[in-house]
Amino acid sequence: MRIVMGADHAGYQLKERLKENLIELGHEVVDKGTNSIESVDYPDYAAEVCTDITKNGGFGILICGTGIGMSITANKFPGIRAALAYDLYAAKKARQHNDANVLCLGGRVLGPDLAMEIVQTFLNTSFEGGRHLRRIRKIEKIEERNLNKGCEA
Ligand SMILES: O=C(CO)[C@H](O)[C@H](O)[C@H](O)COP(=O)(O)O
Repeated sequence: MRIVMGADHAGYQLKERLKENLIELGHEVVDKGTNSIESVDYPDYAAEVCTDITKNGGFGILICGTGIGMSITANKFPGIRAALAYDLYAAKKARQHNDANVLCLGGRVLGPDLAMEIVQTFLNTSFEGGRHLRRIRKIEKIEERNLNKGCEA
């Protein structure tokens, strides 16, 4: 799978660890930074990752201290459905019910082993469609409506 990763300073170490594991598993990983623990701003990395997967496809993984800032930012991008997951159940439902294309993680919340299990659950779970697709369509309509409003303003 093509996986685009991004993190701020609080997610950097977890990103490195997950990246190594994902490459070992044979995934194509695109790393949008950051590349150290020097303080940076998470919206810059969320924007890089979301722009890339919107253009080129694949899944995104975004990591900050809690994952909250990353998820708030990622969900501003049309077509992005970003899910914050701290456990396997949320990771599974994010794919089955929400067809999430970005997973947000908290580098200050999760240990690396649980984080990797969450990532694998997310990547290995398919969207169920059916009633869930109807709800995704409604999200898309809301997005469209808000984009059009933005143009009029
Ligand atoms: O956005 C966040 C909280 O929702 C992230 O956890 C950031 O990583 C965090 O705010 C960074 O905090 P710091 O005090 O600047 O290291």
